[in-house]
Amino acid sequence: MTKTVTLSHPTGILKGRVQLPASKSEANRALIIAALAGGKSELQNLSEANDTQLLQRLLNSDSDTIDAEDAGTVMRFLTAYYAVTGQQKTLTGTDRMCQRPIKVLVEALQELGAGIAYLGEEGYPPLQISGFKGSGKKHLKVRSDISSQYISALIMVAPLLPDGLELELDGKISSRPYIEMTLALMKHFGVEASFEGNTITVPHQKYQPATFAVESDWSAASYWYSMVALAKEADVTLLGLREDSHQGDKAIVDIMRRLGVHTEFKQEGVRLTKKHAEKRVTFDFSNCPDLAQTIVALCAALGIAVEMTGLESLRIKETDRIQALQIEVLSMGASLEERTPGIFQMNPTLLTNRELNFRTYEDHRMAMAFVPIALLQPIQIQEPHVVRKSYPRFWEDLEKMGFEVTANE
Ligand SMILES: O=C(O)C1=C[C@@H](OP(=O)(O)O)[C@@H](O)[C@H](O)C1
Ligand SMILES: C=C(OP(=O)(O)O)C(=O)O
Repeated sequence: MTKTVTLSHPTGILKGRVQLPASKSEANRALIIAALAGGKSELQNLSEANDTQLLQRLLNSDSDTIDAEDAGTVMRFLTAYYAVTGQQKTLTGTDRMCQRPIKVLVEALQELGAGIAYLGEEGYPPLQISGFKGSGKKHLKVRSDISSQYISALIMVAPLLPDGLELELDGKISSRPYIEMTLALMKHFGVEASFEGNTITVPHQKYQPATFAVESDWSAASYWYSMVALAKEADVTLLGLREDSHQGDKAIVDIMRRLGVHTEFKQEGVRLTKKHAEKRVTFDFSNCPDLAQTIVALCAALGIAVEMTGLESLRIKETDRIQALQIEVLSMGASLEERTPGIFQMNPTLLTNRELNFRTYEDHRMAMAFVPIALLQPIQIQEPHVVRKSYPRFWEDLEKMGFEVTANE
């Protein structure tokens, strides 16, 4: 397999239309809910992302051992799905997945009556799931400051519980838009729930099969926004994005308004053009953690100082993203420091034709976030296959937009 790609863009001018991949977050909720609904739902524009293809395969698998690979939503959503539907499964994943915590979800499901045991270290996959004997409990309090995926997993299966579920969220609610996306999809499949204060209430109900069309992925869009910000000239249309999106990463529109990209919503998607960028910016990524890497890499390249909060969850994703970013921006001569707990400062540098060869840490977003820098100078990206998790056609789309992508063996 190719170990690195060399990337450059001969003109620095970006013009054209990009067909983005579909959102893996929406697709994976739709797949779980359609499975719980039974009957025949029609899911349109399912993502070609590995995370989605994998979940689709696993939901049709009768194997006793299920490998969620490196897909957080697959691991968390299937844990709740198998537990509450009373299936006996061994659920595992990559080495990294077995370092990503799952205790909050497992303890909540155990309280509801699920049989779940840890096969390795307590609090982490792999898990042995072995049946469900309802505990009659309907009120649960769960921590909401680690991962919203635990909350999404619980509320998606909640309509099946005999008395439904009242879920009290304890602490800061991180990645909140993903919880709201889950509620919106549940509603689309006929289930009513409420989210008032810090409590989500889901009565016992039946999902109804439905037709659902997955929107293009706003997280994937962020890399194109970053390219527009760095291009000499740009007029790029990203197809299939909507102004009334369920995806919290639509926040990229407001973030990039400050970093030099104007967005115009059109029938077919968004049209991006260049505008003036600010010189110092502050962002809170609590609601959109997957955008942080895009912004750090862009600001490092643009020479914009950025102060950031809401990065806590980055340490437990595909890699420790804070550490990975610190190493990679340092290779550009920039620095990323936690000045006081929770507050990060990125001090940029002006690129002076250093040789840039970015490591990707088995993390699709580490690859895609640094690619836009190729508009300024040739760069190398290691382990380019990592993009398959969310955006398998990324390299082809770059070529269509005038990048030279050369694979090095
Ligand atoms: O529910 C989802 O689809 C996701 C929730 C977020 O995770 P956390 O809730 O762990 O921050 C996000 O980072 C991830 O890419 C997808
Ligand atoms: C964190 C991510 O995914 P997951 O948690 O679903 O593995 C991501 O896609 O950036």
